[in-house]
Amino acid sequence: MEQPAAIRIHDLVKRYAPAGQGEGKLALKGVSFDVPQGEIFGLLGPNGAGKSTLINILAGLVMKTSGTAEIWGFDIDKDPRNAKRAIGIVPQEIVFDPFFTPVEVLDIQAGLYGVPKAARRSLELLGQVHLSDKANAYSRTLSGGMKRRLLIAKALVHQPPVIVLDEPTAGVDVELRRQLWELVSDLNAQGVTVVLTTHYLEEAEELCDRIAIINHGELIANKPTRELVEMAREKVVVVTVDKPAAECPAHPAIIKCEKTGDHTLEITYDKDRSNAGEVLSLVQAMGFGIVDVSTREADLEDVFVTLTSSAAQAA
Ligand SMILES: Nc1ncnc2c1ncn2[C@@H]1O[C@H](COP(=O)(O)OP(=O)(O)OP(=O)(O)O)[C@@H](O)[C@H]1O
Repeated sequence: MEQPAAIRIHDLVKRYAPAGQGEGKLALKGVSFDVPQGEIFGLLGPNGAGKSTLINILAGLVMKTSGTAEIWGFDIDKDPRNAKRAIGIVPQEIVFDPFFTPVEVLDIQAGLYGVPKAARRSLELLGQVHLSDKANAYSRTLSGGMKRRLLIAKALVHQPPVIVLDEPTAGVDVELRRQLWELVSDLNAQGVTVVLTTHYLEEAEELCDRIAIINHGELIANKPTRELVEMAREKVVVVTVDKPAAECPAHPAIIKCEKTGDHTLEITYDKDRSNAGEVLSLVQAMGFGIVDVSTREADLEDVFVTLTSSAAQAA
């Protein structure tokens, strides 16, 4: 039998329509996608694209206008209890009472989910997020990074098969970001399906098996990360030549050529139609000697910019 998706969203529409203020804001315009079980799935999009709206619908915090959503096979309308039990949400903002200790925060959350005392794993969870030694400290004394890890533990108290992290590393320093990435990878290795939203393309490229991009409430890409990165057909070669570079070589595969210094040309070419060797031969054929060369592959950022700007042009 085919495995159900961890999350299945079909034709999801959300219109925020404040009373008496006309048509309101169409934040999701019929979004459909599946999050396969066992993956780390990245949801990317510029500010205001609709990511939080989508997550809040899954969390039961925002009412959708139309469409369907299932979590671990449970429809959020027909079976909201089971749908809710199948998902753990790690919000962007840090929300817990500063006067409770981490172990109390987790015990209370377990109580809210009806986890019987004997089945509570608060200390084990604190170990998982490397907070064992802070189990009995006041939450307000934790560092920002520790608080974020506690939020992740809190989302796991009912052992959901799916966890959603909304901008888990927004505003945190590089080292802490790495720690959080490791934690997310460990959870995934233990079988938890992870959905995360992020502004950091590097984060998505590093962590995610698959990436969906939403822009102005519409899904504009949903592909394995590798395929998405491969969509970047452009490659750049930066050539330093032995005399002032006055002109650029001409070739159908050359997309762009810029003089970036007296002796430097930055040549962008289509890697499906040419290669660095051919580009360099063209430069030599113009009478230049080559002093230095470096190349750069397009990355997810280039793809993201291309996709979101072409979607903006089409709109
Ligand atoms: N409660 C609300 N009432 C009216 N409009 C809203 C409400 N919440 C969000 N919106 C609008 O819906 C659109 C999508 O917002 P949303 O917060 O889902 O985007 P986002 O992709 O999560 O952005 P960000 O990365 O900034 O959090 C935006 O234009 C936003 O202004």
